Amino acid sequence: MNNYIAQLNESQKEAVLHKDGPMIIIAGAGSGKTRVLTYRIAHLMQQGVDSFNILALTFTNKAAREMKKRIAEIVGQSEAKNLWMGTFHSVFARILRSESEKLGFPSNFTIYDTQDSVRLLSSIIQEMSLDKDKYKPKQVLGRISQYKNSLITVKAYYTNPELLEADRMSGRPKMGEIYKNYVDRCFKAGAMDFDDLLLRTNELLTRFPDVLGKYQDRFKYILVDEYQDTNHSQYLIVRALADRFENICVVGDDSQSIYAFRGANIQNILNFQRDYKEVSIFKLEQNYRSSQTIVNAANSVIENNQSKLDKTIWTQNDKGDMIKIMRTLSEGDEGRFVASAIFEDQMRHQLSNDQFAVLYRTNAQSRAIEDALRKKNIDYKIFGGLSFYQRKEIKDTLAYLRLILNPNDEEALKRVINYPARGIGDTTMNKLTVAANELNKSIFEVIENIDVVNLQLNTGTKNKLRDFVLLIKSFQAEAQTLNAFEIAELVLKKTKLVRDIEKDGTPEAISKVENVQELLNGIKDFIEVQKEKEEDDSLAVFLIDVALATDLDNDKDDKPRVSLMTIHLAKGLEFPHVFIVGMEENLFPSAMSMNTRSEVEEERRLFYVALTRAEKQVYLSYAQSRYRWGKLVDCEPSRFLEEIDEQFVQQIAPKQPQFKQNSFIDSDIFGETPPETVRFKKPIGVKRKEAPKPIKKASPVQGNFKRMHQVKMDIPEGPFATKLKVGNFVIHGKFGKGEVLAIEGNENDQKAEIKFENGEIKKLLLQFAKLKIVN
Ligand SMILES: Nc1ncnc2c1ncn2[C@@H]1O[C@H](COP(=O)(O)OP(=O)(O)OP(=O)(O)O)[C@@H](O)[C@H]1O
Ligand SMILES: [Mg+2]
Repeated sequence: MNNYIAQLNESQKEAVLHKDGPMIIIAGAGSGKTRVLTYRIAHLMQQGVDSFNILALTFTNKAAREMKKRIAEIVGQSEAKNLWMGTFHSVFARILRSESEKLGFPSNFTIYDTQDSVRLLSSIIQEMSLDKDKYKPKQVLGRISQYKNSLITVKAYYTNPELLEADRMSGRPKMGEIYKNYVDRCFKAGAMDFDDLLLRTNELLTRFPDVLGKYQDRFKYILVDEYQDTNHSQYLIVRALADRFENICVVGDDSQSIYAFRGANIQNILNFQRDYKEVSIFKLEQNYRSSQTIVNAANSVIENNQSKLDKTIWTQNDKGDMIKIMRTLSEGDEGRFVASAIFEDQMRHQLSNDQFAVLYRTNAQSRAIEDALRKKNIDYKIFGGLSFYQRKEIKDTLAYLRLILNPNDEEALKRVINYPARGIGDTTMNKLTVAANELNKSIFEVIENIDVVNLQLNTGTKNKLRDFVLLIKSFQAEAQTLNAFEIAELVLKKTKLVRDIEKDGTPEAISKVENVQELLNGIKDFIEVQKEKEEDDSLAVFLIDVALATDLDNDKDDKPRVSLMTIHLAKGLEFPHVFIVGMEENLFPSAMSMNTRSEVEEERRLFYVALTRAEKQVYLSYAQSRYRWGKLVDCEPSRFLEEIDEQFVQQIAPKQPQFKQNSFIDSDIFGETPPETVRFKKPIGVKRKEAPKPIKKASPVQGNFKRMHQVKMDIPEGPFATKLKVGNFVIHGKFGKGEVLAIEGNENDQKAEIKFENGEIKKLLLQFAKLKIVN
């Protein structure tokens, strides 16, 4: 044990030592919120609280692991063992595993990841013969996710005229039916999607008071990190669980709330003081992470937000280097700039790759950065791409494992019933799906009864189906005695899956086989770790972990690498040197989020998060032109660049003023002393409208629904007007709101056929129509 209290300042100490009762710590970035939470847990344990009675909810699995490690260092490994720590999803997935039968789900329920959900929705939309352009599976899933996170069940949906109207207006009158089918199909398949993990937990705690009582008793102390990004569903779970003892400690920063688009509700912070009578409020103001320059620059940016709580951060750290702003010609140049700057910094200061992070607004931006880093042989790791577990060969293998535990898992079955090929084609699958829907059985159950269900299949097909069921059943029998690793090995051998991959003979095939091998290693690792921790090492637990794993969790590789990720993913993390790329209007702030003040404020908070990840140095870059939507567009520097107080920034320029595209000279990006120290200037002649205030204040619960069909006025013209697509909703000055049914003609005489709210259909010449897109 070490003297951890000595590692805290006075305000932090107060929060850590505070007695029982509800408490909230609201503080700016890098002020030690996460440290306080961690030490508070250690302290509680030292005061005799049983680790079994503590629940800590973090934003990532990785954060939970790090916290647990730190606590173990203070109180000892065996003491820390029983702590419940993890993300909302992982903690409640585990609870549901022991309670799901009460809700009619098998205990080995499957967790559908986004890919599974999208596939299921695709088939439902197809079975309902709906237009896939109107009902885009991903968008439909997003909408369902919003319902679920606001606790709107299918029944509640149908009794909510506002929602019905909103979906009707947005041209998706069948949303309710899709939602119902989706929920039914998941239920029949014994599957929960990500949002169900929260929704069903809420259901469990509401419908079964004894279960609620059990967990209320168990979790005498509840602590939540990044509270500003909890959604309504999460909020209710925490509230219910904390209701008995009210020993709830939440930490957050309203200035870092960046998930409103996914239903997070900044109100939860404000409500906290309303929900609990005697709340102790703590503020931390000293930042330990960043240089003075970075802290002050971040403060100057967030100043521009109207809606924020009153708090500041300051630091005793060194003044540090100025924030450097770099203008580049194109995204290619931007990539080269980043790679060269990293290279130079490394040469000058002997820094390793892992001291650097490149942050961007959208995943697509990584490509140019990756290309440039590869050219310079700088190792990097990209977070947020296709995670290991989402690769096809891995998903195929996992699908077999999922079926062993839960043969009703429809998505897993569809994935592998004919892979490797066994002659079970689409026609057969369609017949099976229809029969399953009619009989209200799973596809697997239909196949099990293939002799009694009259499906008009020939004997050959029936035999193939029977063989498949037998194969899965034989695995199930073996699973009684084999562990997760052995069963996975057996599956690979019997299904000849690896052989099927190898058949291809390409280099990709080799890497796919390696991936499958890596999966086996992963399972082996998992078993060992669980054994060591004396925790459940069953296949079921492995599959829960896998379903909820993100590639942020997967940092086994010990080679130091530059981290590449979106700003959203970087929340809570820190790096000595941070590049924030793509500082351009319509990219950051995003074109999708510039229509209301609250949207721009969320983008600004995102920028605040980005800046405050850095310890020593921030580089900001923007390109003068960039390929977007397949077209080269001129870019305007981001408004956020101007918002940084000028005393903290320095524009750096390439040494060769006239360098051409693709002729970038690596070692000469900027000299020892930057060529000039100038205030970033907005290009002359560019005018920008400040986003107006939202028209209507959204209610906390249904904020997002309102937002979806809320009229957004004053959208700047430009890429919007030319990007008009069929299915878009638009506002016309005279005719009001309408939906684009068709677009014809090109360039100057392009016309759109629009159906307006009053039922009239009009054909308008786009050049003059002054339409504003609203979705
Ligand atoms: N009293 C302290 N003395 C020294 N270092 C500290 C102290 N408090 C926090 N730190 C360090 O400062 C950094 C930021 O702390 P931490 O991550 O806990 O802040 P945070 O408020 O959670 O930040 P964020 O808002 O980004 O989540 C960490 O490296 C942490 O170890
Ligand atoms: Mg933190």
